[in-house]
Amino acid sequence: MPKHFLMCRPDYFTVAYKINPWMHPEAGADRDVAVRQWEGLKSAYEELGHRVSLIDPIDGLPDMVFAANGALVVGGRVYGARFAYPQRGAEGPAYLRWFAERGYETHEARHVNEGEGDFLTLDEVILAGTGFRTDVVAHQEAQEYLGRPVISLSLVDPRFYHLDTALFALDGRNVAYYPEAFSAGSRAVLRRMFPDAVIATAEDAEVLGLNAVSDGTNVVVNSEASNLQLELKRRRYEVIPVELSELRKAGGGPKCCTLEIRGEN
Ligand SMILES: CN(C)C(=N)NCCC[C@H](N)C(=O)O
Repeated sequence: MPKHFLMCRPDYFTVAYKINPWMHPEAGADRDVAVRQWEGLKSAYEELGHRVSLIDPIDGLPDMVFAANGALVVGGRVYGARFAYPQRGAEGPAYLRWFAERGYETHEARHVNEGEGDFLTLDEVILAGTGFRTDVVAHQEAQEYLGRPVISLSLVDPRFYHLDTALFALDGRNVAYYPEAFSAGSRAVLRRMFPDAVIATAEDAEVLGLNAVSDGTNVVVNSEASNLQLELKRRRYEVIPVELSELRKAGGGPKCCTLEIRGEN
């Protein structure tokens, strides 16, 4: 099934502030390289037959390229993001406006949440991260608005500040994850829910290998995550490695650049 993704070209990308441990403003980042790498990701989706829509980037919002944080869209309903840090605050309304202008039903969130960065949608449930960005109360708010059960998971390592830095959906029923990013209780929940999960190594997690996008057959993954790629191939997934090293300087990977639009309006 082709998917529909929303992406934002990194025309204003830079590392201008530090709101996660990956960001080193003094080291800078090369915008041209970032754009080239991002184009490679977009092409990979299009070659797989997925549809990509674009939102215009806004000058002064260097992290807007990380579209996954802009909202959570399930069944054509859009639960808007409310960012934890003021540096990204204007992104939430910009993404919500994009959807409203296209006729989607939208909900302005009352609680801090960073969209698909912390909400991952499976067939029957939505997995939701908390600990660094998204307020656990937002899990309840999203559940009420979207009418899907939301399972809260606690993140404990600041390098893995969003759920999608530590876990991705292989399909609607199974996931890959890095256990050490989660509290003991959340690890037990994950073990119980996903006995057949792919367990990632520290090496894979440290190159944001878990920040991957799967359509159930093909997995678009950071090229440096070599153990993970081997395991995915062993399980008969088609692996599509992409190079996004420049965007990683802001703490993002393929999934961060990709907001899935589930269900059309
Ligand atoms: C995994 N996803 C969506 C992300 N992790 N997003 C990247 C956000 C990076 C940004 N500098 C920030 O710290 O918010």
